[in-house]
Amino acid sequence: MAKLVLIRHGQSEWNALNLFNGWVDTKLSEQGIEQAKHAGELLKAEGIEFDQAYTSVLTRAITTLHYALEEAGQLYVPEEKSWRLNERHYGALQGKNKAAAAEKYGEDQVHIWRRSYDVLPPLLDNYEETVEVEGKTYPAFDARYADVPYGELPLGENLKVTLERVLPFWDAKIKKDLAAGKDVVIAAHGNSLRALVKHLENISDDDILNVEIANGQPIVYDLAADLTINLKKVLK
Ligand SMILES: O=C(O)[C@@H](CO)OP(=O)(O)O
Repeated sequence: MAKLVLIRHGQSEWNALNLFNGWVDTKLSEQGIEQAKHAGELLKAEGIEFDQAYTSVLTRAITTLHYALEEAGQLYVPEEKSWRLNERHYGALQGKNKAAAAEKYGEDQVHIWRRSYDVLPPLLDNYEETVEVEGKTYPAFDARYADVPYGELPLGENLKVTLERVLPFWDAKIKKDLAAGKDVVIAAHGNSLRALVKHLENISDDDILNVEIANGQPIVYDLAADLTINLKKVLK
């Protein structure tokens, strides 16, 4: 029986400011660092010893993984990063304030953009667009995406498109590890993890609207040999 642990990164600086993050490479806030360390303490208390770790290519998920593994005494665990585990790309909403967007477009519209399965956010016009926040410029795409075939990079994603780009990595890597009995941790993002949870738990397109994943609270699945879920618990 393999264990799969999903950890959403700790609070980011832009989560604290209530800004859409998406693929913008924001850092953990002080609170986010504490949440990541606490996640590691919880995993240590749970006694899980990981064989493999996966994370995205975004700093807030990578640092969450490292703080958590260090706290759990398992910083040695092999890790692999993939853009396929990135947060969903929030298109032209990236860097915008969520409350200001709700005032401008209406609460309902913003909720649909944030939580619906198949409604796309407003898209970026091109791959060169940058995001400006408080005098700082964030590139939309940089060298870390150099190996991704040009057409595969998104200009904005809904949860459906996010799931479609997570699944090839899940099938090729993570699922194989689990099937071989390895215990796996994935440190990723609110929406890339919602996509994965939808797939794993077979949640309907409508019901996924109400699924929220908290910062830094590990979700632990005990999986059967056929990867069906025997037990799920959220550590707090
Ligand atoms: O800003 C984001 O990228 C995500 C997660 O932090 O926001 P939301 O919860 O609105 O999907």
